[in-house]
Amino acid sequence: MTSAEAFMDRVRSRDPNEPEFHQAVAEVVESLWPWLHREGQRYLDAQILERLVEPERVVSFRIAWVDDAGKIQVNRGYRIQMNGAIGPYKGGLRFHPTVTLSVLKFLAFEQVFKNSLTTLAMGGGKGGADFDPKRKSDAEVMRFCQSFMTELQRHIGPDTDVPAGDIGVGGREIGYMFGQYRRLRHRFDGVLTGKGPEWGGSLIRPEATGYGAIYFAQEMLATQGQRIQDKTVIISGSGNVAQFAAEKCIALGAKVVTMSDSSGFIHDPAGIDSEKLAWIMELKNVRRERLKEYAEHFGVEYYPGQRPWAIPCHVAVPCATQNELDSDDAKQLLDNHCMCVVEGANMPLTTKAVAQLQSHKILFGPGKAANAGGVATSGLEMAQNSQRMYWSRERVDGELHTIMRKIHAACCEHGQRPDGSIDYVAGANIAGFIKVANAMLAQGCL
Ligand SMILES: NC(=O)C1=CN([C@@H]2O[C@H](COP(=O)(O)OP(=O)(O)OC[C@H]3O[C@@H](n4cnc5c(N)ncnc54)[C@H](O)[C@@H]3O)[C@@H](O)[C@H]2O)C=CC1
Ligand SMILES: O=C(O)CCC(=O)C(=O)O
Repeated sequence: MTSAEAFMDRVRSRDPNEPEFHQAVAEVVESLWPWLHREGQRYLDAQILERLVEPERVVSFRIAWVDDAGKIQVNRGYRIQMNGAIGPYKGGLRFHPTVTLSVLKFLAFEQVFKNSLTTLAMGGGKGGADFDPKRKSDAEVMRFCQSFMTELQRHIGPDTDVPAGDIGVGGREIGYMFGQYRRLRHRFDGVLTGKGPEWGGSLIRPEATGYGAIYFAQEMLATQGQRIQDKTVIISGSGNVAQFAAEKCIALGAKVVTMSDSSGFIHDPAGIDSEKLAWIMELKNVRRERLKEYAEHFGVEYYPGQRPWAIPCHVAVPCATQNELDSDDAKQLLDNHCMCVVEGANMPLTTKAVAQLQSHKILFGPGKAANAGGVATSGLEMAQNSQRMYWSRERVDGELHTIMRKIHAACCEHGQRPDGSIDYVAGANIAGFIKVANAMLAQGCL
């Protein structure tokens, strides 16, 4: 292929209706292309990029289930087994009405690089369904999960493909799916991660993505002699990643002033402290209600239909969903002298927003590096399952912290600009690529 543009034209023309996938691939190709032509002729000769953008396998299936009114509902489920060169496919399941093949392919593609960065032996995969868990009863969620797993179980296994949670899939859903797998296969396997601690789950897995993102932010800030302590932090989302990113910020002495859900955001200038965060966790994880209630309960401002990026901050941590921060938002962050943006979510910044932050050389941690702590700790859960052992909180948190430091170091090694600053996007893409590409070279033409 003669140019990155020609490569992308081919990707777009093969699957024209997959904008999110194109976006994720373009970001990687843009930073890899010059490096490949400088130092990677062997990868070009072996068509590694061409193979990386083609999933090894895509499974799509019907999920029929009965709602509380006795009516049959039909959803569409998927599992993308993107690349298994360095280990069993690994990546979350997303249950959300916006799930499409394009969204899951983008997530699976990102996952290949992210899992490689963790230093652990995990290939990349992703799956999910266009099911909306909002306003569904527990019994409906259970019947849906059982139907989903009835098909998925034939494609996964502890040494084949190990799914976990993502948007709309937390401990409750993992439990229902694990139960159905066990019933159908008559085996107690480490086939899912994010399990409960009483039945094979790892301590710290629920916390790991959010904690890991803040550990990564600490490393980035340290390169400029800064600490997160006393910094004002704005966070979007109020789900798994957002909650534990907030918890770690608070523990480290930062002030978290915003959180959001798909209806709007709250701004608490005094800071969301541990008690207020516990209230949010109960609201979101137990009562499953809207964040607006926080504003009413604590007497702070609620901004319906808006995102928090105009609130002045030192550090911004988008933790909700893809493309939730656009170029206007990026400009606003820059105008407000934000010094660090760290992606808790997958691809939360649009392409233009990334380009804007990169051109100003502020600290920008891309999701495939910054939010890799979740899947890394899933890898630690797999290790514990294989050993039939449970590790302590301190041990798992220590391993997570070490992994995040190593990912940061890998980004610095491969992403240093001539002026000494770090391009974390290029660093993460190149470091993630090398391990997978070498494994593909070693394994021949597959
Ligand atoms: N759970 C995990 O371990 C990991 C999750 N991620 C990514 O982090 C992000 C959040 O995932 P989780 O916290 O696990 O999910 P979750 O389901 O626990 O929370 C999702 C949050 O995003 C908000 N949200 C969802 N769609 C939205 C939309 N269209 N507009 C505004 N807000 C929206 C929800 O209101 C909720 O607060 C996703 O991008 C996910 O792919 C990345 C790495 C690991
Ligand atoms: O822990 C896992 O396997 C899933 C994590 C995930 O989906 C992600 O990193 O985006």
